[in-house]
Amino acid sequence: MALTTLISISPLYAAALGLVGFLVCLVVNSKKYKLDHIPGPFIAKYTDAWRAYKAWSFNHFTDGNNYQTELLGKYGDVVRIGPNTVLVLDPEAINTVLGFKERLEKGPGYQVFVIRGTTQTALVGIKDEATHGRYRRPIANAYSLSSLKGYEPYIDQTINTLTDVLDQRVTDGKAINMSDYLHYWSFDVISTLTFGEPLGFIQHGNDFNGMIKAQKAVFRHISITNNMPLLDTIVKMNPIPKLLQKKPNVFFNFASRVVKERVSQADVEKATQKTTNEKGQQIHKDLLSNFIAARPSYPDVMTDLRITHYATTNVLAGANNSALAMDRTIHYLAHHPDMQEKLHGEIMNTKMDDIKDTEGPPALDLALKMKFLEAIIQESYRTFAMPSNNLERLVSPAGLTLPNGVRLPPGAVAAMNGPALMHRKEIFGEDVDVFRPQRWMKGENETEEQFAQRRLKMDRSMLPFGSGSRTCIGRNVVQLELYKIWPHLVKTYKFEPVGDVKLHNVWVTVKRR
Ligand code: HEM
Repeated sequence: MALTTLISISPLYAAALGLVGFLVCLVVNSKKYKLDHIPGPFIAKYTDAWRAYKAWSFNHFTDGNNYQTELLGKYGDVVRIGPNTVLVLDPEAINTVLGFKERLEKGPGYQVFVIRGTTQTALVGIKDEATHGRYRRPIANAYSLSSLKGYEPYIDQTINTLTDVLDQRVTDGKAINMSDYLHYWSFDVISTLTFGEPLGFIQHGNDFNGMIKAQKAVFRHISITNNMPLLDTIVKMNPIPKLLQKKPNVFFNFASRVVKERVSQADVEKATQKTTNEKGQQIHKDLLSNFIAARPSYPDVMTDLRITHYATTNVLAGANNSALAMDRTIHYLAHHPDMQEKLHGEIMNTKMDDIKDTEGPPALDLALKMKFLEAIIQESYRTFAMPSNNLERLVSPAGLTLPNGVRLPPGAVAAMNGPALMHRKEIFGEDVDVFRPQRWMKGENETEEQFAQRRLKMDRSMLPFGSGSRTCIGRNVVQLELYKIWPHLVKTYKFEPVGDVKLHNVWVTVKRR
C-alpha cells in the first residue's frame, strides 16, 4: 500500500515535499547554534549562501564597499551573518577575538587555504595555535625588523629596474599604466626578497606567465568560499579543472628549482665557510637564505617541500595586497599634483645627521621620519580594496563575552573584517569613503592633545594586517617596500593623469623633476 502511494505521488508533490524538508533542515540547523539573540539579515540566519552571494557580487559588480562595510549601522556592532557566524564590528573587540589572551582557533572559512589534493595548508590556514606556533617559529626571525635592514639593497635594486622603465617613458613621452607596473614591481620585489631574483614582470612589461591573472582568480575564489566553506569543498572535489589544466604550475616549479639549488649551495657554503658564491657574488641574505639557515634547528618542519611552500605563499600572499595599497596611492597622487608637491617638499627637507642623502632610494630610517608620507601610507592601508573574506575565530568551550556584553556560545564563529572597521565614521570621520591622508595629521584647529586622542582611536581600529599571534608576518616587509619606493619615485618624477583615471587603471605621463 505504502509503495503504491509513493509511486503514485506526482513529481510536483515530491518536489514540494523535498523543499519543505530542506527548509525544515535549515531552520533546525539555524536553531542548533543558539545565536537567535544576535540580529542580522533574515536569510543569513539560515544559510551562508547569502554572504557568499554578496561576496561574489562585490567581486564582479561593485567598486564600492564590501557587504561587511554595508552592514555598519544597520544591526548594531554584532551581526549574525550565517547560521553559526557573527560579524563583530566593534574595534574594542579586536583583542578579545583576535588577541593573545584568548588565542582562539581559526574558523572554518580558513579551509580555503588547504592546498588542493593534499592535507597541507599554507601558514595562514593552520587552525590551532600550537601547530601554528610550530610552523611560524622557524621563519619568524627572517621577517623581524633587524633582518629587514639587510634586505634594503634588494628593494633598491628592484626600484632601479622600475625607474629604468620610467626614464624611458620620460624620453619617449609615452603614457604608462602605473597600476600595472606597480603590480609588476610588487611581484618582482617580493620575489627578489624571497629568492634573490625577480620573476621578471617589469622587464617583460606584461603578465608574461599568467601569474597575475591566476593570482587574482585565487583571491576571488578565497573571498567567496571563505564565506561559504562548503563551496570550497565542492570546487576542490571537482576533478575537471585539474584535468583541463594544460600548463604545469610554472611558479611552483620555479620555486622548487631555486630552493633545490640554494639548499645544495648552502651546504657547500657551510662546509667551506665561504662568503661569496662560485660567480664571486656576495652570498644571498634574502628570506630563503634565512629559511635554509633555520633547517638544522627545526629539521622536522623545514623540509625542502615546506620551504618551497613558505617561499611560494610569500610571493602569492605578499604581492597582491601590496599592489592594491600602492594603486590607491598612485591614484591619489595622480589626481592631486599639489599633494605630490607637498610630499616632494617633505622628502627634500627631511634630513638625519647620521644619514647621507643619496641619489638612490632613501634609507628606511630617513623615510620613517616623513609624516605626510606616513599619512598617505596609512590612508592606503585604510582604503585598499580588500575583498570580502573575514578573519574568523572559533569560540572556545568556555564561550566568549564581547566588550559590549554580548555573549557568544561555544562553537560559534566570531568574524572580524578590516575594511568595515576602518570605515567607522565616528572614528575616522564622516568622509570615510574619501582618500584623505590629512585625517592622519593634526588638524589646523586641533590641540596636540585632541589630535593624540583622535589618532589613538584610529590606530586602535586599524586592522589591515590582522592582530595577535596570527598577524601578517610580512607587514614589516610591506612597510619597507612602501617607505622606500614612494620617496624615491616622488623625488625623481612628476606624474600627470591621462584621461579619466580610474582605480586599478591609472594611466599617467611621467616627467623628471
Ligand atoms: C599590504 C599588504 C598586506 C596585507 C594587507 C596583508 C594582510 C594580511 C592578513 C589580514 C593576514 C591574515 C591574518 C589572519 O588570518 O588573522 C595576513 C597573513 C599573512 N601574510 Fe600578509 N598582508 C600583506 C602583505 C604581506 C607580505 C608582503 C607578505 C610576505 C612577505 C605576507 C605574508 C603573510 C603570511 C605568510 C601570512 C600568514 C601568517 C600566519 O598565519 O602566521 N603578507 N596578511
